[in-house]
Amino acid sequence: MCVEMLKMDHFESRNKSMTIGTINSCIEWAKSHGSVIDDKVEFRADANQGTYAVANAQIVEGSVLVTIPHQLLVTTALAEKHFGLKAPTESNPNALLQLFLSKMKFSSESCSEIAFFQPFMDVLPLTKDIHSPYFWSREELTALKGTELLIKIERNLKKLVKEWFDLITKVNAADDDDTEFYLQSSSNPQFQLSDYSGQSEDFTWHSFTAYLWSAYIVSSRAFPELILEHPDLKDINQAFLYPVVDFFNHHNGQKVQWQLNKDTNGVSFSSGDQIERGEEIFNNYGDKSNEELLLNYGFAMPNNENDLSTLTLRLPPGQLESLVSWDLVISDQNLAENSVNFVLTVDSPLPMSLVKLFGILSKLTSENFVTWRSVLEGTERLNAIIDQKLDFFKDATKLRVSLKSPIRSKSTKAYLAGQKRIFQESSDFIKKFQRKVVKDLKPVSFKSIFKADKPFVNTLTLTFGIMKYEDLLSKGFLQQALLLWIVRAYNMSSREGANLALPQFIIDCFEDVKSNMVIEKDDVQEYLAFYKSMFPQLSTKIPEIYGKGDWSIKNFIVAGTVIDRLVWILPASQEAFFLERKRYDLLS
Ligand SMILES: C[S@@+](CC[C@H](N)C(=O)[O-])C[C@H]1O[C@@H](n2cnc3c(N)ncnc32)[C@H](O)[C@@H]1O
Repeated sequence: MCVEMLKMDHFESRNKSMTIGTINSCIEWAKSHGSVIDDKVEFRADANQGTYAVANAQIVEGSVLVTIPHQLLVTTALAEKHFGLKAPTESNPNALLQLFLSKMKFSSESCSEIAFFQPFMDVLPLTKDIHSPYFWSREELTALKGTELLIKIERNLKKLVKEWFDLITKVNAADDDDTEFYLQSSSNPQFQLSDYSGQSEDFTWHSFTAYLWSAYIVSSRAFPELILEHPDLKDINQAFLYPVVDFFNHHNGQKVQWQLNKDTNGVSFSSGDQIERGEEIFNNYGDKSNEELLLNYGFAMPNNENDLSTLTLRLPPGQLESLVSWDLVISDQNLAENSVNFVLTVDSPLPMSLVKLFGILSKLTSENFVTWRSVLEGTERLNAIIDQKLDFFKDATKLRVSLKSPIRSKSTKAYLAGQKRIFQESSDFIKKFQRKVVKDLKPVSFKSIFKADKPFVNTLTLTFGIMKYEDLLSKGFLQQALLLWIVRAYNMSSREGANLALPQFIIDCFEDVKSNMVIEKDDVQEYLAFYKSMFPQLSTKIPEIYGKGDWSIKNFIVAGTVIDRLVWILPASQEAFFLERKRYDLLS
């Protein structure tokens, strides 16, 4: 616990923006307490980029650039000592560290252990300079309307409010304003946290705004405590603040090393790549998607190779359990109450588990297992959802909302463009998948059947002016032609000596449906208009085909079910295929 409380003008600190002056003071503070910074590292600051570092001479790979002694690190152990409390283990392991940071930055009172870190506190960005959407106004947030990101922001903020209030209650810091804020935010569904956060710098250290700020500081600047090799580390997500090393910006793929030197108890930052004079020296925050970067770091990158999107599907209650019984493998972290998440990336824009899920959802009651037909039909339903997302992001990238700063606009555009790109990849991939299945399975093509069955085509030419397969499409006659041909095929198969090469599975399916189907009045009603438009005229006009065998309406109703069970139409070419009932056998 802090013993001697010092009266300090901490309001000065809270309003201090990062400038080259505060940065130099922080570096001086670090050096005067034993930090070692390579002379080739030059720290700079500007309004757009904040702090960053540039090499003023060539840096060879493996060079140690900065070493900071352990006593300058802001750790959970310090927070525990200050508050005389153990950090929570069951919830966010950084909650106490965050509250400590809020106090260090925003309290008007101080003590020696807090005052010690003041030069470091002075370089941390103020809420007005933070670009994470947690700090956007209600109007700015409309730029993210309809995205998973906005849902996440709302969900995370609610969680954070609870975490904050539990903690300030525990340390006896909550005042009436805090209680009022908590009650309002938890009871009023219209309550918008963005109305309260990020608008002014006038708040107490124990306010929610201060806590939101410190949560952001930890998410955007902290390092994993794993580096410090504590034998009793309770949670791998526990983090610490690392002055000076947190001045480096992020670059995807940059090789870096963070290491504890057990002899000196210093923690060093090394570059794993050679850096030329004048080049920026980067850190690597890990393989982060734009959603993660925007939310936790306040920026996003165009064409981020680590980008991803989440497709959340809400399912009727109970359906999730039945999916598992179809051997659908979905990891627990992607399952929520009555919904399931699928991660789409540029490299894997169409997870096979998603394809299978839609295959399960498209199964007919007569199908006892997931078939290739149900999977292909499922891809169309999936494609409709993906294309809807794609259209949404195509429109959203026009960004009609004006954001407070160019950094926010640029990052939002990068995020939205990234989402659009992933859904475009996903949509393209579905089509590729459909074509590949057709190529590999080689299903029976109705187009080929049609071309080969000249007498049948002639009857359609005579009566409907149809000469070729494409005419079926342009005249909207494909379904009728399929029905007529299936009944013809069945009639031919039951006639001795007919020489039409017929795929046996179609006939088997017809016979199966015919012998098991109970025809209802509604079925007759459905086919009556179509049937009357052709019969009995066809039988009298072309008796050699439509006068032989059974051309009753019942057979057309049966043929309709055969189409449901066997036919799938490739959307790109409108080519109809008969698929033999076979188990879909690609992994999950
Ligand atoms: C650990 S700090 C790095 C130093 C930072 N520039 C500063 O002013 O304190 C992380 C923050 O730097 C900024 N940043 C880091 N890498 C970036 C990048 N590649 N592009 C844009 N901003 C970046 C973001 O604001 C991020 O939250």
